[in-house]
Amino acid sequence: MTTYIEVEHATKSFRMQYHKSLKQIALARARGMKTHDRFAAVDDVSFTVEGGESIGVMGLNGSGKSTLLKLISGVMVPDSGTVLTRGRIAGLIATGAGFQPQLSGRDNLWLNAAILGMSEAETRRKLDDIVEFADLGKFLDTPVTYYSSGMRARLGFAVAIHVDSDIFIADEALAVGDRPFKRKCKAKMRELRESGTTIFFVSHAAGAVREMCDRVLVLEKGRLTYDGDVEGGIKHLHYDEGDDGDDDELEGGD
Ligand SMILES: Nc1ncnc2c1ncn2[C@@H]1O[C@H](COP(=O)(O)OP(=O)(O)OP(=O)(O)O)[C@@H](O)[C@H]1O
Repeated sequence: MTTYIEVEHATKSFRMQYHKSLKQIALARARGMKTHDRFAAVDDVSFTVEGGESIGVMGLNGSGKSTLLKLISGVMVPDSGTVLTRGRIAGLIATGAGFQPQLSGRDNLWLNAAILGMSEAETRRKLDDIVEFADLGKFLDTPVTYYSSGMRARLGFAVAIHVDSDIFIADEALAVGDRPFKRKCKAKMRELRESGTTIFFVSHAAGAVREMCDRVLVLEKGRLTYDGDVEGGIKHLHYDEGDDGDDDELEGGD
């Protein structure tokens, strides 16, 4: 087995500003109050991932999942510790990240493909498949600024999933897609998994994680509190208790 991701004691902190205006800051300082704080969104996290593993990243809102994926994809660098990856990484972290709102969907498709490392020839070869997958109809030639969040996710995901990557990252983007689109994404991600691509999948949906993943990482307030099999991870989060039936991410009737 080859190690594809090695995260060692990675920490990423952000500054939390309590006041907006200079006046408020000056007043707070005069009163001896704190004007800002730092907190670790990812706190001393370590794990390794072998090629072909499919990892579900779970945790409550704000627990650091997206930040961790940004460290893995290289969008952010850790303040301390190391994050090493092997091969090409593709995926969608924030819906429509990297889109130029004034450009059409088609132009953004080319731009996004280039950002993800696809050559012009590769993009040309895959263009029809990407367009078909996004299924935006005439909106493909409309500026992205008029797109709904679901439409942005469709375009971004369509490009990302067609990159020949070693590591594929899927964050919340899938949560905004409609049911037929999620079904299509699920099938495509299954194909990637079968072809040996390492997958990182952020989800709050226990059912989807059960279906797509063979290992779960749980983050709590930035710390990795669980790393193991899927059932154990879901139990750790108590996500199965008091289920309100809203667990259909990527699932449904196919
Ligand atoms: N660029 C940033 N600047 C300041 N704080 C940030 C930044 N990015 C994230 N945070 C903060 O870091 C914490 C972790 O955020 P993150 O988006 O990683 O959580 P998450 O687990 O993905 O949450 P969710 O499930 O809601 O998507 C949050 O408190 C968030 O407000």
